[in-house]
Amino acid sequence: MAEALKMDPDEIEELFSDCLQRMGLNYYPPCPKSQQVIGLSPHSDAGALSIVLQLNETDGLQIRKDGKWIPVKPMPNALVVNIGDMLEILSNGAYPSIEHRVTVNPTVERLSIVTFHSTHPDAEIGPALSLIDPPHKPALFRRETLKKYYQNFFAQKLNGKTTSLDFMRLGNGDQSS
Ligand SMILES: O=C(O)CCC(=O)C(=O)O
Ligand SMILES: [Fe+2]
Repeated sequence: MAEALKMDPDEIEELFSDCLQRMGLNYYPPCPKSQQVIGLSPHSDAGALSIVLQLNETDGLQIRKDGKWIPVKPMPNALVVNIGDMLEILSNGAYPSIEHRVTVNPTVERLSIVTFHSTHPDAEIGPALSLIDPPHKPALFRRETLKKYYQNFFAQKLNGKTTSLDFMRLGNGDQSS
């Protein structure tokens, strides 16, 4: 991705050496009223990349594309790689994060394992400096410490693709990086 974006490789190396990795185990019990509940509310992940293993091959994960929810069919031994908000910010919008949700099944349980990959703990989050060249290529997001970025994320309810990005987005006329 860094190569495709023509990013300075040192910049990405510095951000992701000794990076933070968090692992989540999700259990979605069967629910007879599956149409009336949601397993996991719509959201985009806060980290850079998430790797998902749909463990017992039960349907449920869906991504939002052009306003429609598209199922991500579990495939044996296949991993799903999701782009998170941190990569959207880092790429200054070139790689948008993916909004997703999980539905529940009326009769079958569902299990998944996710690993979330972020920058190293002392990093500052913001558009890669090698991608910013105002006024032609202005920064779309501001800079913030990883700590404050996650404090904001975990203080909010999952509510579509807004949780981390709105906190970081620069308003019109405020293009400083
Ligand atoms: O259960 C899944 O397939 C995805 C879970 C997820 O999106 C998350 O934990 O952030
Ligand atoms: Fe997620």
